[in-house]
Amino acid sequence: MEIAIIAHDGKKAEMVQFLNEHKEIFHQKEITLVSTGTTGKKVKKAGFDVTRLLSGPLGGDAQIAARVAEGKCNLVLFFRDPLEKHPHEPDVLMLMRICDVHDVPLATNPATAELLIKGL
Ligand SMILES: O=C(CO)COP(=O)(O)O
Repeated sequence: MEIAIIAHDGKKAEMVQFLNEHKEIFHQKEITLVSTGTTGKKVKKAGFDVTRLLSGPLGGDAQIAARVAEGKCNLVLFFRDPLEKHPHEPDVLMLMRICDVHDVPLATNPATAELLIKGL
């Protein structure tokens, strides 16, 4: 099962904390992590095995959306920062739309992510 990990800058620390709090799940062999570039750098540094794609503003969200559309990515954890503006907002909206089109679970905050991973 492939899980996408994405966090806006203001939420990256929370994402790393979330992964650390659920290490036993994210280190499982059957789970592969894929991530946008900068988030992935932090996730890797925290000791997780992750495939890094492009940074979000350079097309990373779009790459993850493509993986969702192709049936490669099964779950998206995307900690968005609702208090910041993002130049690539269209890509963010597109990723969320593609998750809805393909009925792929998407968590946009830690509380929802917690519920989703408990359901794995
Ligand atoms: O911008 C992002 C999501 O929209 C995240 O991208 P980075 O992980 O490269 O910062």
